Amino acid sequence: MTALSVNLNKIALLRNSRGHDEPNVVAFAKKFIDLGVTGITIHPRPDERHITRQDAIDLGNLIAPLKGIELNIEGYPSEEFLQLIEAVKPDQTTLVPDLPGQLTSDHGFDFNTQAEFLAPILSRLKQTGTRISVFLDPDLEQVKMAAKSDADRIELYTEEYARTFISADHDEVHQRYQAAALLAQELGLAVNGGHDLNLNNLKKFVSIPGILEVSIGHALIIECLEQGMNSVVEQYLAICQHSA
Ligand SMILES: CC(=O)[C@@H](O)[C@H](O)COP(=O)(O)O
Ligand SMILES: NCC(=O)COP(=O)(O)O
Repeated sequence: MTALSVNLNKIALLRNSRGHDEPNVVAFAKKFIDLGVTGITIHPRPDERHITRQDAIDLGNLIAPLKGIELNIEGYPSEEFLQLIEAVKPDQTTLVPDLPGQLTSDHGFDFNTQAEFLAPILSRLKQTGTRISVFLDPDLEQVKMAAKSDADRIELYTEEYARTFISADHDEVHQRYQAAALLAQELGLAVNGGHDLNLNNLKKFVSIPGILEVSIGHALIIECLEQGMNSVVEQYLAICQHSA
């Protein structure tokens, strides 16, 4: 079974568009958890355009005492981000190579050039007890190098998977994701996935054996607006329950 981690960035974005606290990010985390979701993801960016440092602290306080619910914090490992992780101690930290100001995540780490940069960061994060996941393209060489690092998991960057979903060359793309996921598991890395996943493309993605978690935000929030939150969460959980 694949765990669903709902990304709340877009709830915070809506909240930030007015000067007050509505919609409230913690209240939405609770609503999703009440509907059966077992993970909450946030991606605090340096400009706090959506999730703020305070949101991360508040969600940490909400989730830490809850059994079976995980907080996943994603971000570029700047000194500020590392200190936030040390303060909140989320269940999982997903490192992404995003530069400040980047519109959204658009690639995974390149271990050819960033392994040395990441090594001391991963050993520092290990001290907090957080599980470490690294954002990766579905590239076998990258998977091999990630397996030599202190990372516990990889998160496959699924933008290409989602973008090509209805195109003729999707089978080749799917094969690449599957090969990367299987190799990672063979080499001792657990596998997550995320970016642009939605109700249409998720089922096929989680047919790849062993995907432990998907983090989904942008499309899921749109689908909630279109179809209602209860129905959308129910559909996601049904798909995740029947994963390979
Ligand atoms: C790492 C990843 O794929 C997601 O965190 C995604 O980038 C969402 O971030 P934004 O909501 O800021 O686009
Ligand atoms: N890690 C991916 C994530 O948290 C959500 O990405 P998206 O669904 O907003 O594209």
